[in-house]
Amino acid sequence: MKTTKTFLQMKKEGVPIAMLTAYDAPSARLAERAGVDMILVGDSLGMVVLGYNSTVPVTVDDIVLHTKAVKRGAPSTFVVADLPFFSYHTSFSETATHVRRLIQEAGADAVKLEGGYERVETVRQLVQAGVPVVGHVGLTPQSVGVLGGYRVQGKEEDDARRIVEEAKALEQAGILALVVECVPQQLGQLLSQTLTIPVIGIGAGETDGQVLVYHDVIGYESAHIPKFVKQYANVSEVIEAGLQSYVDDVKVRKFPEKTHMYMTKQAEKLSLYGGEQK
Ligand SMILES: Nc1nc(=O)c2c([nH]1)NC[C@@H]1CN(c3ccc(C(=O)N[C@@H](CCC(=O)O)C(=O)O)cc3)CN21
Ligand SMILES: CC(C)C(=O)C(=O)O
Ligand SMILES: [Mg+2]
Repeated sequence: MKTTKTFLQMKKEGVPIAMLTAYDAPSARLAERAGVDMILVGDSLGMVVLGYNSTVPVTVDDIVLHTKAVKRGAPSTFVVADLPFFSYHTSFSETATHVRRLIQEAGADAVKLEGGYERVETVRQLVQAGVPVVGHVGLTPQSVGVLGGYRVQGKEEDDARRIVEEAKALEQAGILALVVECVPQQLGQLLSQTLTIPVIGIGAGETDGQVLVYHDVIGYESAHIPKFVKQYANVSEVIEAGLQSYVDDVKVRKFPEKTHMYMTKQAEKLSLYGGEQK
């Protein structure tokens, strides 16, 4: 399995890192088979799987359940679990309880948390305790209520400068990689050049790696598609056609056919069947 060391080496050699979210065993199995370097059990789970309209309602229990499923599907892939809203903000002991569940109980290889300066101390404590941590700056969806929507971040020079300084502080605190979301291409490039650790972008231009949401990549009922998404398949179309055929067949009794049925030779002897078997 690839490790923190592998990812550092990939950055050094200029080999791009392909990261993708996944939330269940079959999708994780396909991601592993496709050669995804790193799977993220993102709290985007709340939006693309659970039907919420933000990531805020997602709980540690949700991430634990789905990380377990992903690990079963992709046992040989490095799996990062998102720490959800308000699960790492109140005290280190509460944070530690949640991180322990994701790593020990669910089998995550690392955890990811959103934020800059305000998260540096937590990152340091976790790394000192032996926990691999991924950072996340730029657009941080758990703060959607404060940010007032999903907007490009770091457009102004002072914001961009702050994000670079926060990224450096997080690197100093020991993160193994940094996710940068929804920032101008120039900032993504600058961060990749400035940091020694891999910068994994989503809507951040050409960075050391890329990450996208599974459902966006395969075109599976993701309601709002941000500009940074490239849709590589249209799975909704395939599923819809399949489901429509199933319903149609049931309605005209084309399904089930003989091959889908169980027969018994004793049928005639059993009064239960009334001797009218086909
Ligand atoms: N399906 C899905 N894909 C994602 O990438 C994703 C989620 N869900 N949920 C959690 C967060 C939320 N994300 C989002 C959501 C919306 C935009 C968006 O609409 N951005 C505007 C930018 C407008 C601007 O400021 O110029 C866009 O038009 O792309 C961006 C990131 C990324 N994450
Ligand atoms: C969009 C990625 C980076 C994420 O945090 C998620 O999927 O939750
Ligand atoms: Mg997330």
